[in-house]
Amino acid sequence: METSSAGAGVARSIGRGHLSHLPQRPPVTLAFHDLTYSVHVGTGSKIILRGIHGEFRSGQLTAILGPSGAGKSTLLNVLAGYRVEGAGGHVYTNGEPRDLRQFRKLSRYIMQEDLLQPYITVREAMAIAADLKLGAAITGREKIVVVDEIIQLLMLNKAKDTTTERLSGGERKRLSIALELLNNPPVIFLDEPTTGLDEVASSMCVSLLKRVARGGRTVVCSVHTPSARLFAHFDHVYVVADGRCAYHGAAAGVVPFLHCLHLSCPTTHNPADFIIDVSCGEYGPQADKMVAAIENGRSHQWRDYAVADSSQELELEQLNSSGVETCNLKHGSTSWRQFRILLRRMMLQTVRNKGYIWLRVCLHLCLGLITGLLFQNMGYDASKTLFNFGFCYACLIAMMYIPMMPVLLAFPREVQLIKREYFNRWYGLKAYYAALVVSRTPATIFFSLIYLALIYPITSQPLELSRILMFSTISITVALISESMGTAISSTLSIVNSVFLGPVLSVPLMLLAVYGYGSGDQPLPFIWRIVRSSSYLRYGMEGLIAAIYGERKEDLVCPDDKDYCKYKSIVTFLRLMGMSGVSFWFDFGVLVVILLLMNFLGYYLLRQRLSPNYAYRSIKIIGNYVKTKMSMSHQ
Ligand SMILES: Nc1ncnc2c1ncn2[C@@H]1O[C@H](COP(=O)(O)OP(=O)(O)OP(=O)(O)O)[C@@H](O)[C@H]1O
Repeated sequence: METSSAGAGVARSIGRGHLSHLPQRPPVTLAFHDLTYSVHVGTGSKIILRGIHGEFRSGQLTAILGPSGAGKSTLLNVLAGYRVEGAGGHVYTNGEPRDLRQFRKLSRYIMQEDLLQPYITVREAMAIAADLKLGAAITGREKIVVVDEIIQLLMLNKAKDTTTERLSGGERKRLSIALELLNNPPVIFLDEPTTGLDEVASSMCVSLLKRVARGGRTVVCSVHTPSARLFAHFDHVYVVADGRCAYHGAAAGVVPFLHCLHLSCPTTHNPADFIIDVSCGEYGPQADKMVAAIENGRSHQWRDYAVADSSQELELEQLNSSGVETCNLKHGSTSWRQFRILLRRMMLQTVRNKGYIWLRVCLHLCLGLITGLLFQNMGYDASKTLFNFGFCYACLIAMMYIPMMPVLLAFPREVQLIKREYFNRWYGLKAYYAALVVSRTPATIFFSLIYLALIYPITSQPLELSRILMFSTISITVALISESMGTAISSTLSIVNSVFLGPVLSVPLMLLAVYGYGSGDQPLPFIWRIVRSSSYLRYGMEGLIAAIYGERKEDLVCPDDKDYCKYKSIVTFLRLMGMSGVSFWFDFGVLVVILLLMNFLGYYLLRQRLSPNYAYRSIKIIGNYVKTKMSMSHQ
């Protein structure tokens, strides 16, 4: 009872917020006819949505209800344009056939997982989103007002200086909504916005959504078993049962609708629970009757069953005035501006993640010391020339694994985050990717230098500035390529698969890097030379050898206790290894080209992950088919 009144209080206070500076948007009513959705399962297909009809109006808060697995999220995904492959039927916006590209610019989809950028505060997250979404359309001062108003409206005032990872579940949800409200989208989809929230927080969330809808927006959310009080908040309820529409109309119409079908909802029962129980067969096979009575969503009989009371109507706030211009719904800011804002956000996140910075510093120091001590003073020792060759190889392996592994672990999660922001049109992918590459390069260079600063002098490599620079340049370029390779791998795969594939792919690269050395002047067969040249570590290896031995005429020092040092002459050593012709500039040039190609590959794969083209989709379908075949043959 107490909870209930607290919730009501919260709900009332939400209605007082005021939004004055949001850009004007046209109201959009969304209708769908004969909507179907099916997926390929094994050799057949599974139908999830079965020719349903419906209409979601502007100014109304719609709840999609139904038993688990009925198809609520699928309906939301198809309507939002998040799932396109396998969907059929007709969708209309304001009575016109929907142009999906245009619609995506008008709508926002708030997914169930509240994925938020870490290490920034609520206010910073809002300010960055405002910069990205509102661009130069309004002044900085107006942006501050917009941000403050939305923070106020969503009751995030107390948490505005809290970093996102410290927010409570309800605050995270409200921040997710706030971020998407910034450019006043006419259509908002939310997948289970109340899941994980208690009664008060759920009430606050739904009241807020109602307020948002009252501003002239079309707000559609899927909800899991709402309480009776929460249920009453919805203007429109759409019940899905086994991919069909079992009811659509006013929340107040649910009980009379069921009564017409001779199903009486007990007075103590929550109508939402009751209709879900009925539609999932708890009261016998009633779902077919419900679908027939509502004509699979075609009937609008219960739509205006109870007129909203006048006090609520007074709350209507015409944020979306009629006669709004056909607004330019491209990205809010230019690509250059997006790049700058994203770069600032990424840099801020990098420097705030202090624990991770210290961990990387310590890791590089430890590994640098270990490698240095293992190969101590071997740089000039003629009896250890081969070991020094091994030192270069060890250095390359460190430069490959250390930058790649963190990316394999962290980037798949980042992709989930980008998915939400990219789908909701915060920025373009080119700006994002460029900012990503630019933001992490200084850190990679810094950490690599820590490692190199230890190993180079401890192993007594030639202390000539040009050689130090060459050695560092090659090592850092290899580190940057490895990082980009990690990004390319993890942009399409899950964490588990990325962490598996990254090291597995590295093994042939490592083997090819040294394959054929020691064969003297005898050239390898052509095919092997081609295969060998596919490993960027090969060029790294040659580059490092060129840095420390290239154009060095003097001999190495044979220790007094040794009678004979086979590899005393550097020229002879290089000839025996088959590396007489190595050129630093050639290897460096090839590494730079590989770095650029690897970044293009990463960008391309990420783009395909976020908006796959036809070829990529076909590959995926074939892959899934092969996977299903393989799992069937194992059974
Ligand atoms: N890609 C897919 N492959 C196979 N089956 C799928 C796929 N996507 C959805 N389904 C199935 O479609 C049905 C509807 O899924 P959906 O996620 O829309 O249900 P829901 O009503 O949102 O359920 P819940 O309330 O439990 O989240 C489920 O049975 C689900 O297993």
